[in-house]
Amino acid sequence: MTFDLSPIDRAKFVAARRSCNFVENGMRIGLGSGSTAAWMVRCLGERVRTEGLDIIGVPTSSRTADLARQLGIRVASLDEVKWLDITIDGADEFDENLNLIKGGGGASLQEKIVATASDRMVVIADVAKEVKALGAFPLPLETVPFGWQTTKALVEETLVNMDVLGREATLRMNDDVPFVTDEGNYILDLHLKRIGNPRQLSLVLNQIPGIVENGLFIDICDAVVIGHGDGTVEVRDFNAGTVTEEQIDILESDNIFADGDD
Ligand SMILES: O=C(CO)[C@H](O)[C@H](O)COP(=O)(O)O
Repeated sequence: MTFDLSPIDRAKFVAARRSCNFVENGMRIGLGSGSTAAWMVRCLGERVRTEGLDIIGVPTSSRTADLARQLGIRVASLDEVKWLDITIDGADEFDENLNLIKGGGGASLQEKIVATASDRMVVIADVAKEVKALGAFPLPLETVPFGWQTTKALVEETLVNMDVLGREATLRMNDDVPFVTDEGNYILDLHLKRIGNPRQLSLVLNQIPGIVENGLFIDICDAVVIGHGDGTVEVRDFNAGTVTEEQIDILESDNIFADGDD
């Protein structure tokens, strides 16, 4: 079987593979969710298996927890570990200040808690996720099911006074029933088109009763690994103040990943 990736999957894979260079023996690592993060978990699992890399992973979703366990990565809860060296996760959008929209996979609440409890957050993303202004991707709001329609109306009313281009909130569905998060909540997706002031919006949304958390990550991420379809990556490290470009080779031995899907 060959490891034949589409350009977008290759971009995700090389970003994920490169991000594993941030991981050292003995680290406690927040394991993100989504397809790019799943590649990262697979690459870490491979290092655990072949190098004996000694790490503890704190997963940000039940799906990531299942994958990490299957791959032999030692898994713990955030309460067991309390603080993490690093979190590596995907994103739906990122801007030049490394502010993010996350939650396309419905896991942004756990992702935000875990990333905030980490010395560093590294985002891994294909180049299409970079935007001038956040907001084309619908902003997820984790919402308590009780009274959600009233909460939705309040959110839409609040958006009238915000610097955004769209104001519609839609309940995320899973076939014919509401999508339910790992925390038992619903998700309202906000179709804002463009967010003028992400920091202010985040603060205002979190004031509305019934909103548990929103998918804006402000001042949380400090490095991004951007993957391209030709196998190159750009690493922007805000802490180190560096930007580097590298070619990541896909090896024959990477065939072990050929069955991966997420
Ligand atoms: O925030 C997330 C899940 O809640 C994901 O990280 C985000 O949706 C990106 O996913 P993918 O890597 O599959 O494009």
